[in-house]
Formats: sequence, structure tokens, C-alpha cells
Amino acid sequence: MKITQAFSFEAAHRLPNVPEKHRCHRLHGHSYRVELKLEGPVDPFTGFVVDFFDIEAVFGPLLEQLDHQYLNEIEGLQNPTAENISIFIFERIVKTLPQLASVVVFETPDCWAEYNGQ
Ligand SMILES: Nc1nc2c(c(=O)[nH]1)N=C([C@H](O)[C@H](O)COP(=O)(O)OP(=O)(O)OP(=O)(O)O)CN2
Ligand SMILES: [Zn+2]
Repeated sequence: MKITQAFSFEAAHRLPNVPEKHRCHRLHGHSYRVELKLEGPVDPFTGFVVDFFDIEAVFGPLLEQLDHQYLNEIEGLQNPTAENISIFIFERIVKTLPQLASVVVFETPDCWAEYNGQ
């Protein structure tokens, strides 16, 4: 069974490794959407793969570190592409949420990256 919980945060960033004339080289912001996708068996008693409240409890503190921040200043996010943000989140929560199958980070409704650990 697969379950997904979605979150959102606002943040500023710039992409330091694109050419100067690339518009994302300049400081700008996004309303990010994060989807945490989990996979595992349904517990026959609770009916849950994982309680959504437990997912929120694990991800909440990390979400707070990202929300309304300049992402480039966060250790490990010096090049905050959607790809690198999804890796950053996955690596920090997978040990506590072993059912985590992938992390999807939407920069815009049309552009996103999904990381499943490889
Ligand atoms: N593979 C990736 N490509 C790009 C990334 C990324 O993370 N991974 N990021 C960017 C910039 O962050 C850029 O800001 C993307 O957002 P935006 O310019 O707002 O996107 P749109 O082209 O959809 O904006 P419109 O104004 O709606 O045209 C670039 N590439
Ligand atoms: Zn951007």
C-alpha cells in the first residue's frame, strides 16, 4: 500500500552554479510543495501504513528549518535545486520513517523532482 502526505513551505534561493544570465542565478522565491510517499503493509488493527500524525511529527521540525528561510544558507543546501532539496529531506527522515519510498519537491506546480534513495 502507498500513502502520501503533502506539506508546503515558502523560501528564497538562488542557483549558484547556473550561468549568470540564467534567471535562477538571481535571488528569488518559491512556494514549495513537498510530498512524502510511504509504502508498506497496512496494519490490520489500525488500518494505517503509518499514522499521518506520526509523519507530521517526524517532518515538522525539518519543515520549520526550511520555511521562510534563504535555503542557500542551510548547511547541505548550498545549491538548492529541487533535486538537492528532495535528497536533503529524504536523507534526514528515512531513518525515522523506514517506510519512506520517495520525497517529491515541487518548485512550481509544473516542475518537480522525486528522490527515492538512489
Ligand atoms: N532540473 C532543474 N531545473 C531547474 C531548477 C531545478 O531545481 N531543477 N530550478 C530552477 C529555478 O529555481 C527556477 O526558479 C524555476 O522556477 P521558475 O523560473 O519560476 O519556473 P517557470 O519556468 O515555471 O516559471 P514561469 O515564470 O511560470 O515561466 C530552474 N531550473
Ligand atoms: Zn528557483
